[in-house]
Amino acid sequence: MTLNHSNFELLSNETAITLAKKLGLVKTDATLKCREIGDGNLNYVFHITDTATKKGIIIKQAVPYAKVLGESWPLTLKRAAIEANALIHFKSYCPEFVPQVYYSDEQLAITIMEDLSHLKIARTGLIDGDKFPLLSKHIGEYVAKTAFYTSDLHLEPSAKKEVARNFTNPELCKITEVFVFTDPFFEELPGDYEVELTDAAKSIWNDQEVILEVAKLKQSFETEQEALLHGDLHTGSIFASDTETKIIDPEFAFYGPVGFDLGQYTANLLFQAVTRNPAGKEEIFTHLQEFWDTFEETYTSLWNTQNKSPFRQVNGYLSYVLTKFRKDAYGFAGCELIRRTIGLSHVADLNVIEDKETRIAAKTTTLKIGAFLIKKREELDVPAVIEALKQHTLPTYSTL
Ligand SMILES: Nc1ncnc2c1ncn2[C@@H]1O[C@H](COP(=O)(O)OP(=O)(O)O)[C@@H](O)[C@H]1O
Ligand SMILES: CSC[C@H]1O[C@H](OP(=O)(O)O)[C@H](O)[C@@H]1O
Repeated sequence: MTLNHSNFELLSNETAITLAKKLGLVKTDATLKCREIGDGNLNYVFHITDTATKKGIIIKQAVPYAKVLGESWPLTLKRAAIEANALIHFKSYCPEFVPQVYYSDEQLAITIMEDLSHLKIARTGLIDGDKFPLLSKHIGEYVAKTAFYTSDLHLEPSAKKEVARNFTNPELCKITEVFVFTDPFFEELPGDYEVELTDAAKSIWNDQEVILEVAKLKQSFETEQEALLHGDLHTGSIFASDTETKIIDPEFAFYGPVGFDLGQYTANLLFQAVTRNPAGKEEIFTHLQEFWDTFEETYTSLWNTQNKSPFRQVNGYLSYVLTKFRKDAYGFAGCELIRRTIGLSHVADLNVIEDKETRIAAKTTTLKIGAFLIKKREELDVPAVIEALKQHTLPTYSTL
């Protein structure tokens, strides 16, 4: 369906409050404050709070272009409906890990949802040294459940295809195809890196083995329809505390290879593993192990109890599936490490390092680890990745 942009109007703090009142989501006689708090690349986020009760709601609004790139990169407003539908879908499988959607409007491109301001964005928390003891177990459980319940193992194949049709998301997938899988791997295509990283970047561009493996990974992203993915599962898309975890921002949701969600989260933990001092690294290694253990345990348990495939008990089938997820995941993680280092969309984990020499050393490491994961993905597990990280990391650390 094509959306009619003539009905679209970007909210202001004032019109956001008016809308919330009109929808009965806040008391009409309350004293309300509204602030635009969006710090992501694509959308606006309005935070409305009742000054007496301190209770809040969030209104997220898409604009007909990518906010960070401006009107030169038109982008479908349909992403707001995809996000709202994905939140509702994922919440049905993992209620504890997904915010409540109160209202959505496809023409206005808005999603009104639960205010999670009592939590902290996981990326910010990890940079600050927060421990988030349950975070990676929760994410492992979330990925296992969403991957299993939306796959052909649980849904009737025709029902799955219908869901997949509703989550066809070509424009957002294109962003990933360009920003994650293409531009960072060719010298002549757009990129963003410090001049001191040129040699390290060239060693990626000139490594034909890396380029061939990235071509295969991109093909897998473009063609496989294993499960409904979040599609952008980095630590900036996760709210956390010591006890709670909520996954937000699934506007990139589509049917794709499960390893993509696994790999995005893995890579974003690895940014921390690279930049931290030895004690801090150990905390991240624990996160990595807990993430993968919980994912595999939860997926295995779902397989054993709820798998509708007639092949479910065939010896070696589960192990084949888990091994495929793992190989894909490390390859995708490698692409994410490289694109966040020399591509157009960076991560604070690396960019907050003030000392230039330390920052360049950290970025050189993420490029090397990225290439390593892409090339060696068939042979890896968490201990092997930790070992590689210890060998490749240059001995300079951020202040943590
Ligand atoms: N439900 C929420 N509760 C509180 N803050 C939120 C919520 N959703 C988004 N935010 C804030 O808005 C920021 C941007 O949201 P996000 O969904 O990541 O936007 P984008 O799609 O532009 O990346 C988040 O980093 C967070 O600070
Ligand atoms: C021009 S979009 C680049 C980048 O931004 C998205 O992240 P987010 O919406 O969470 O800020 C996504 O990772 C895209 O690849």
